[in-house]
Amino acid sequence: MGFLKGIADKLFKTKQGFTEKIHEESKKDEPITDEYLDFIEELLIESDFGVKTTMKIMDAINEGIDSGSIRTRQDVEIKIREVILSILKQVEKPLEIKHKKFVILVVGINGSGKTTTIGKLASLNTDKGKKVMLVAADTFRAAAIEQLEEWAKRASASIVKQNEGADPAAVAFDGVSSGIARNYDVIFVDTAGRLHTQKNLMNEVIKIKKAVQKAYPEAPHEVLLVLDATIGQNAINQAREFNKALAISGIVLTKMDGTAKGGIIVAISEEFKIPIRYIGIGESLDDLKAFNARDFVESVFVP
Ligand SMILES: Nc1nc2c(ncn2[C@@H]2O[C@H](COP(=O)(O)OP(=O)(O)OP(=O)(O)O)[C@@H](O)[C@H]2O)c(=O)[nH]1
Repeated sequence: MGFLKGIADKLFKTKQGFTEKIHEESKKDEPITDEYLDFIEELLIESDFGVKTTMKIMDAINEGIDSGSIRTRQDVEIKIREVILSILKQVEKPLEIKHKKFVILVVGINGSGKTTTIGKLASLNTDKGKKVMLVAADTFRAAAIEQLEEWAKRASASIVKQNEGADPAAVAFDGVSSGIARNYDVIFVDTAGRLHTQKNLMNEVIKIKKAVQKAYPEAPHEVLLVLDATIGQNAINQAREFNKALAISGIVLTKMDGTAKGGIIVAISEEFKIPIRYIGIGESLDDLKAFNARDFVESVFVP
């Protein structure tokens, strides 16, 4: 219960902006009118569910009305919750670090939360007694390397780095080779933020992935895309382009605490069916939670 409340408190913006509004309208003892259905549809769009997922939810409501299984507004609210849970259940596949020498390549646009997420994950793993290495393949900015060093210190992890401006693919190759040779349990490769529309930078990250594969042919075991939940539908375009370039195996949706439009998680899940591994709900170490569909739904919906 405490765990759930912890998440719910952080997701209060989505609760206020979306589910509480539905609840207020749905608890009224009034019939299901076209205006009421329009209100629901608009709220779904406003909450970043996207057109496709909004239509899926509205279709399920309309089918329920036609078949007689939905008679009241409360039934509508229950149906919305059911459809959202079934979509999110499909992407609830926690990241399992099943063996040693597990290599995780972390990608995403600038400021999405890659380095913070690596820091939090490094800590989670060193806490379990695992030997963790961080590879600073974000060589664009000296500050990025320093930031990763800070996290390495905090998490008691090792770091492999070179100077600012070094070839990121070479850093990735050296770092992963060294981590494998020294038998590390988990190796995280941090990459510079890049827009999915920047062709040369997307080619560069493809090169980084190839360098990781060259260093250890079965790696990367996970290509983690870090997405900022506050940027709305643009996250869908980012996921599409990064997935095309790198075959993303897992997503971390950060800053879920900072948005009233939590529907984006449902839109991404429905569109790509890529596992959501974690959600970020704040800046501190324990603000990264393994994604659980039921916990999420129970946290944002009014009981
Ligand atoms: N509120 C909130 N802030 C977050 C979360 N995750 C990351 N941040 C903040 O987002 C900002 C950017 O995070 P970084 O980890 O530096 O992002 P990055 O993707 O490594 O950035 P670049 O190196 O510029 O590509 C920092 O201020 C983080 O503290 C989250 O879940 N919630």
